[in-house]
Amino acid sequence: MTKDLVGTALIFDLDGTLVDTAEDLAASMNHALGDMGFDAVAPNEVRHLVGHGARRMLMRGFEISANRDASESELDEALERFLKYYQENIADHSRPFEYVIEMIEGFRARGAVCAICTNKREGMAVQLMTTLNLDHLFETIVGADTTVAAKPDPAPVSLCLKRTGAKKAVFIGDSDTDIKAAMATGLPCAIADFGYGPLELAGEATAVFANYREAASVIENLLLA
Ligand SMILES: O=C(O)COP(=O)(O)O
Ligand SMILES: [Mg+2]
Repeated sequence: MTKDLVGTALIFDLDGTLVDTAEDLAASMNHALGDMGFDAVAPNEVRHLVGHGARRMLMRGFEISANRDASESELDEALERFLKYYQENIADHSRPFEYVIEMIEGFRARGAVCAICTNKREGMAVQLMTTLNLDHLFETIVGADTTVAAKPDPAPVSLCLKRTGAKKAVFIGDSDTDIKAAMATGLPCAIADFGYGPLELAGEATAVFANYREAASVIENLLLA
């Protein structure tokens, strides 16, 4: 295999892009809500609450369940209960999306490096990838608490670039937050339309793909351009 992609990087968002985590996130959120005496939120609704970190997801879940805003102390309690349960059940159902690992292995064989840039806390992201036995594929994992600000701020994306040492990179994500973060860093972005969204800015993305077989050629073209 020719190492024609040395000096390039693929920077992945995590939830909804690399791994389908919605079911475990929903179960953990509903566990916290249930413990506090509130109704569960339908897992399909929880998908769309992911992408801005656990606290924001719980805040929105609370609004749906209780039909009112959560107080700061209720949110603190929900977050504590959520994190405890999630840490113990982080990969009960979470699995990488179809063909993404094969795609990553193919790019790595050609000399590209991969990184994760997520709005999960760094510790949670590392735990998830380690539990799935996928951590060895990534040069670095940057979370919402790794740099001064979370996506859509460019800081975490810039840190991924710095740590990979790449001259050329593509950001791969599933939401407007990812599109904004990639644009703010000056990177092209390829967006998974099967992720958690929202995708109101899809028109600003460099490319939108429907599965990772399609994504592979889109990303290859962007890295070789
Ligand atoms: O909201 C989260 O917890 C993380 O979401 P992300 O991996 O899509 O950035
Ligand atoms: Mg995402």
